[in-house]
Amino acid sequence: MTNVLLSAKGIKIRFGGVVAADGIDLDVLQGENLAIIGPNGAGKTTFLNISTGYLRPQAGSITFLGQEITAQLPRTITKLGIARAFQIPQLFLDQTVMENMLIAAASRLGSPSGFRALSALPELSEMERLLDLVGVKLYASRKARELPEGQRKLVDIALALALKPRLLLMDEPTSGVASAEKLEIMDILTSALAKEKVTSVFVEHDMDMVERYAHRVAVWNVGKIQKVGTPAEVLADPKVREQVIGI
Ligand SMILES: Nc1ncnc2c1ncn2[C@@H]1O[C@H](COP(=O)(O)OP(=O)(O)OP(=O)(O)O)[C@@H](O)[C@H]1O
Repeated sequence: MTNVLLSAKGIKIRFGGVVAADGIDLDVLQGENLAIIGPNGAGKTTFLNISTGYLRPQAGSITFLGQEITAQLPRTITKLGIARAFQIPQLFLDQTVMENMLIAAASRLGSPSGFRALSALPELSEMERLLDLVGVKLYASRKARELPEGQRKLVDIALALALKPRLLLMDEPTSGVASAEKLEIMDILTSALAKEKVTSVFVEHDMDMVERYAHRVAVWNVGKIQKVGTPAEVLADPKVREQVIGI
């Protein structure tokens, strides 16, 4: 299939007696926002860790744009086009927002003289464009620690976009954010992804977010994928409702 961006086949990993992946098969399609849902400990984050090279599976393989990435180092996988945003934004809190962006750009470009050398280059205007895209350009010269949580999440997304990914993997993009702000962040996030033509996979516990923002949903349960489908299909499934959502 030509529209498959990332393809996982037969992924297995166990930690002692805990089976965190037990034969995971999943295709992520170009341009989609795929939500991963499932109970605590089902293996959702483990899948993201394997896809980014932070964990090596004991069996199975992952290809990205047809290329084997299973045994690659995290930085190699980032260079190939997979970025990650975390539940807790990974910002340098004592650097300004723009400095954080330039550090990300420097890591993408492998700049030997560090991020300060980039501040005079066209890279600066590109980083401004990305901050503008997620609505946080006005904070560019503020230290990251001065920003409220919701704005830090948006900066974290801009940082991930600074790596110029084809695929962005996210662990609960709106966790820790007040409900009223969640929709705003997800609106900004999904429109930025669409504009930049970035595919996404996001772990989510809030079914309202899944229903509104996912094109497809994969349901994890005890290291296996229980079901894949549209949000409507998945959320209407009695087994998923009982075993995964708990209603
Ligand atoms: N590096 C590790 N070493 C040992 N056990 C691990 C490791 N990573 C994950 N596990 C275990 O594997 C299981 C799956 O963990 P994982 O974090 O992938 O679940 P999850 O579905 O993301 O859960 P949550 O929704 O709570 O974040 C858990 O029992 C966890 O304790």
